[in-house]
Amino acid sequence: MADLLTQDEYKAIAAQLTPPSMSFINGSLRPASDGGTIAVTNPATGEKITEIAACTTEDVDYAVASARAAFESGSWSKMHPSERKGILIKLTQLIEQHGDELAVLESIDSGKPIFDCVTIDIPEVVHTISWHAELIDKIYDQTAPVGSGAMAMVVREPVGVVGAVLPWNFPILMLAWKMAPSLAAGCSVVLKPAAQTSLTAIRVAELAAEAGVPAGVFNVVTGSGRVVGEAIGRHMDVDMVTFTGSTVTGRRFLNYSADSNIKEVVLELGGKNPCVVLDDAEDLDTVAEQVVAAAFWNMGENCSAGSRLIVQEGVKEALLAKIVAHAKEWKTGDPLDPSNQLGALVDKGHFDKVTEYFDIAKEDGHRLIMGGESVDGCYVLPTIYDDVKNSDRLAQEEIFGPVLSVITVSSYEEAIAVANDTEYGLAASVFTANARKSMRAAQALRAGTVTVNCFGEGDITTPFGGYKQSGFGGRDNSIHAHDQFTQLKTIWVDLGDEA
Ligand SMILES: NC(=O)C1=CN([C@@H]2O[C@H](COP(=O)(O)OP(=O)(O)OC[C@H]3O[C@@H](n4cnc5c(N)ncnc54)[C@H](O)[C@@H]3O)[C@@H](O)[C@H]2O)C=CC1
Ligand code: BAL
Repeated sequence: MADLLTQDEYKAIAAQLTPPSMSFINGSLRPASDGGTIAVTNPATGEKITEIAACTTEDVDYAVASARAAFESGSWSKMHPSERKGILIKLTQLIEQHGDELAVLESIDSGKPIFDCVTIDIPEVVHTISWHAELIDKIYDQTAPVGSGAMAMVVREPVGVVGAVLPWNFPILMLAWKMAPSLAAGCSVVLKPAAQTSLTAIRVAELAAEAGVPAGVFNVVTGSGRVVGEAIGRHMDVDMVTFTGSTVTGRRFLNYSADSNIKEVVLELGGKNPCVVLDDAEDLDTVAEQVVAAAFWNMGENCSAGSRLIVQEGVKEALLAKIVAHAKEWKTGDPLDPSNQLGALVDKGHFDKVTEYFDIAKEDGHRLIMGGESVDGCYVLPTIYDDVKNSDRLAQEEIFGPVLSVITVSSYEEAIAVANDTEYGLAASVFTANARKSMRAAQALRAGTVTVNCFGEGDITTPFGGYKQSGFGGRDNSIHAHDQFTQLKTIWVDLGDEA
């Protein structure tokens, strides 16, 4: 695990930072074409950190033209694989060297706890980029079985110019999930971070240039979704969009594509993920620990958060007591204090949305077991409601905050039916000591990732993405992520008659 500094040391780093403010296009920092800016605020303190460029459609046009020119020039797309790999490995070294700076920047920008930024996000970014970099010179193309009169090669080519549109909940990690495989595949990228959390993306773009990524290959265009996101989605010269965020906005990208150049669209969207705990679950302490992590990690601002506990009645009371005990250990407070597990929500607007569910819960008659409180500075305490029916709003809507709904069931069959009764299908967990039942559940749960006797998202080697309205078109992570930034070409060679 990375070494942690003290709260005072992190505060000192924050005080010394010069937060980035401009977009990074064609190898240089640039203001918006019309000089527009968006204020960036630390959600924990309410203090303004900086202003970022509110880029325009002209800026997107310039970024896409730069990405296209770089792609066609072959400066990256045709670079020798070992050289491309070397540059991405150099980037990981620079990210590690600047690890504390990036972690602090991420924490003050997003409200995420520094503990997570230092021990999870930055190491995962390094691991993701190095894993995809290592893949570059280990993938082979194929030949098809077409007989001796011809040779048919099936080769993968980079898809071209990729638009990547990011959410605010894991800003630098989602950047790595999109940037690493697309650059490894040889594409050029125009990336739009969320307006709330753009700072680490700009710094990574600077570090990528320092590592040797040629100008125009990796561009960061900051600004609003309505302007920059939509311009990327509708652009006639963007070959593919990869998006993580809400289902509402994901749907827009499908429309943008249909209305423009039928660009490929890969969507990683919302979730209302079930943690199913059956009567025969073993080691309730560990189960409780996992349920708490599923619900409250990253303040519940997580597409795969286990926000519905579907528990069989025989184990419910014992489990709830342990869940409450574990949840009380999760301290909420200053994100720069490394002893806190929960920081601030990303901004006041989102804080208002999450805390509205406290009123909804009251109106719907749910029983508050713990939390239900907020604190100035966009803090929301870990909250658990019992007596929730799966048809209730708390169980159906993505709250994206630290709010766990408890739904009681009487049988395995009911548990699976309730778990699947959602428009989403991103992740699911099942806890049982019965191996056959666990595998039957894993087959029956309609979700892109099912974890057994644990909560998690897999790792870089396993694909991540959703069934139903949680996803479309592909997967993040693993070799499948690499493949989705390529397209297949058949090259058929007639070999003539045998000489
Ligand atoms: N699946 C996930 O990981 C995420 C889910 N969400 C969910 O979405 C809810 C709303 O959060 P938002 O920040 O509004 O998410 P969003 O999906 O609107 O934002 C994600 C990205 O899309 C961009 N965007 C927004 N509107 C756009 C448009 N019309 N055209 C093109 N791009 C656009 C944003 O600027 C941002 O970069 C959250 O409360 C949460 O429930 C939010 C972020 C991540
Ligand atoms: N948890 C990684 C993906 C996401 O929350 O958007």
